[in-house]
Amino acid sequence: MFKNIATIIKRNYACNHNNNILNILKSGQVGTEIVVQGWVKSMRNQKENVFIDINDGSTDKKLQIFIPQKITPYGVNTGSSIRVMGVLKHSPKGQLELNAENIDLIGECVLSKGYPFMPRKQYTLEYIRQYLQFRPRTNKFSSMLRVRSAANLAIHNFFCNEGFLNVQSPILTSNDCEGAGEVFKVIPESKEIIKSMIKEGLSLDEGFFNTKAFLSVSGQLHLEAACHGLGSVYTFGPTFRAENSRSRLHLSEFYMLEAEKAFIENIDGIMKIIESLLKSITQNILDTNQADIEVSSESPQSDFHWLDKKFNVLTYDEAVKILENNKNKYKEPFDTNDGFAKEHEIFLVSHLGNIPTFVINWPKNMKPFYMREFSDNTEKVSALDLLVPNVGELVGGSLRENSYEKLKEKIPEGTNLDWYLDLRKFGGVPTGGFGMGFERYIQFITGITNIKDVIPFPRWPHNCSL
Ligand SMILES: NC(=O)C[C@H](N)C(=O)O
Repeated sequence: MFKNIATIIKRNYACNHNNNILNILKSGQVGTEIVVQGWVKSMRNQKENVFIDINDGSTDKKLQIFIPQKITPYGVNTGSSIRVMGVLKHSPKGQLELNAENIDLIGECVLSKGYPFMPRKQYTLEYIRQYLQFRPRTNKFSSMLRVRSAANLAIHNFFCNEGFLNVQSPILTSNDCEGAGEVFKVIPESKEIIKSMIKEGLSLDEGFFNTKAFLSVSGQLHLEAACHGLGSVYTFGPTFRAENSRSRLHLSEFYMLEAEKAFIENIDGIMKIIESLLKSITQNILDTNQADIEVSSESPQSDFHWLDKKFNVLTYDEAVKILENNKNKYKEPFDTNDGFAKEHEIFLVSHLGNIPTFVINWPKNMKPFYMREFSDNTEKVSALDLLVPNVGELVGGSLRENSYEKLKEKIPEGTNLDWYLDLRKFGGVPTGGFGMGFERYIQFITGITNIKDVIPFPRWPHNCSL
């Protein structure tokens, strides 16, 4: 009988960290001696033997372990962590099974001490959200995390294949890119530093960096600087918005994928990149993680019929007409001065066959200062929103204002963006780009309703303790 890992290694078990359950099930090498480590998902005790389902996070699948009752250590139960040594066999039903020779209990999991998940019980995402520290070990949430990880990889692969360079935009910044006043301000916390700043007569707000500093709401402006030199660039990282919203689609900290391309004269070029990005990454995730999409999904079956359809394109004016002609089909009254409410966005996409829909040519007063005006209609900008089922707006983008004079006029006062204007003064080129909310994308493909359930540790008003 082997008592610990050292003995096992001596016995030449295939103790290899790549030997996770995903690889074991894929290779299916019956007769091989292996070591598996993970968490007990369920247990069935028979008179002589015990069946244990173990999962190690590498896949949604579980490996069944078969072990005689008399060598199962006391304390192994649902939720506990174990190390198992044994030989891979086919069960009488033909499924791969590990015939265990030894189990080590690594960490016990005593329900009566307050573990919030009982064996064999299904929990709602809302219940699970109360225990963020334990969420990654639940079936639904771990599947979502694998989808998220696959999406992350697919995004980098897509941009690499398209010749885009990955550039890290700063998190600390002095600009409020969107001009919406939704920034979080950053000031030092250390009493020592504050004392020395006061001594030097510096203000707490601006003294540390000689300017106010905020957590970035968007990497776009810095990405534009990188674009004027590297051509095609993207950034993918956390962004922060101090919106007082607890909606199912807003977070205070979220991941955003942003891309910028130089020498681009036409919004069609941007739409083309977005459409092929969405189709390519979604197909990639389906190829590798379809089962995880199904496990994490809240809707009975996520619908991917849009993958082989051309995305719709409407002008803002056409979208308004559709809304005005269909007033009885949605509840929230539509007013052109307020823009589209979430319900209007979702109605528009469903009205158009639930195919992702670009809305282009927006009124200037509804969009930020950096968007390019049409030369023959200065009341409209060459902007786009991409609306998708379940989520509404998923992507926002535009051609960027490349006229130095126009941009200078439009930059809000007191923003200290001379460096951004300089991009148009010295070797400026026409550029365009877009940003996609990563969590909203995960909601779109999994059908998960609440954005707090598609990020490992969600932050929203009054919630940042874990
Ligand atoms: N990069 C982008 O176009 C995204 C845009 N700055 C936004 O945050 O909505």
